[in-house]
Amino acid sequence: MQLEHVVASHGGTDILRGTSLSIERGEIVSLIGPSGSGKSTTLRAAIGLMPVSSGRITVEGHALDANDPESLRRIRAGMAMVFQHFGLFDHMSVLANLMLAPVKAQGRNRMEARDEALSLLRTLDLEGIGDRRPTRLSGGQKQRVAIARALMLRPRTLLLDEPTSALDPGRLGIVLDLYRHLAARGTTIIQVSHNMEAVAAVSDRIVLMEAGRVAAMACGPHAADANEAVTRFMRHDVKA
Ligand SMILES: Nc1ncnc2c1ncn2[C@@H]1O[C@H](COP(=O)(O)OP(=O)(O)OP(=O)(O)O)[C@@H](O)[C@H]1O
Repeated sequence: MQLEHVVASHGGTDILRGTSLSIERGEIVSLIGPSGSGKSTTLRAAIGLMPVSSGRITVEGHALDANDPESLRRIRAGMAMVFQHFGLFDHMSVLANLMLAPVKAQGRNRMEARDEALSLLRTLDLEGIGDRRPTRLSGGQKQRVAIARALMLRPRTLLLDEPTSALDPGRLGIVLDLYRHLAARGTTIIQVSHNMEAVAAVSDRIVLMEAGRVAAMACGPHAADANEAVTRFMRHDVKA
């Protein structure tokens, strides 16, 4: 995925002010930075939820045009996003949440989708909750259901907005292992995170955003060439 000089605005205020970023297939990239620096907006722009006023976003060679339904359909066919507040359908069971898009939108076989959903729930240590409504789950369970729902789409690109904020250390380990496993098989993962432990554990690249732009990048926090600005941010030394 490529973002080239992307500008995006809300009510006349530029939120993204020339964001440029190139992400390779199978890469795990973490967007970090102060609150309000434009991390979530970058994800939203990448999936066409935030129109871009100038610049260009390209996914798998196709230019994204948020005003063109065909462009959106093509690009979203290979993507899934986990939202900060999960966006689960509370009036449906967990299994129905997981099966909805694969069966209704992708036309997948119902029994196959059900088996895949049950297997994902097991992987994410959620066995036995398939019949429950999301309202009867803990925050960490909801978050893992939201991740499972995104994975049911078999995305080539996974966009994750604070995907580990509600997880205890054990479940965090399970989820991070899953990200590594997916990336090793070619899934591109872009996560926004304030959890520096999760960032440090999985990122191929860490991107520091400041005031709607990429301010610095580092290839893993332990890399010898880790960019000074990212290192400083991780020591809580960069302000908005
Ligand atoms: N729907 C909206 N309407 C108006 N302004 C918005 C809207 N969404 C975001 N913004 C503004 O855009 C800026 C960037 O928001 P964004 O959510 O991308 O930041 P962020 O870096 O993800 O922050 P956080 O770490 O707190 O989630 C903020 O100043 C925010 O107030």
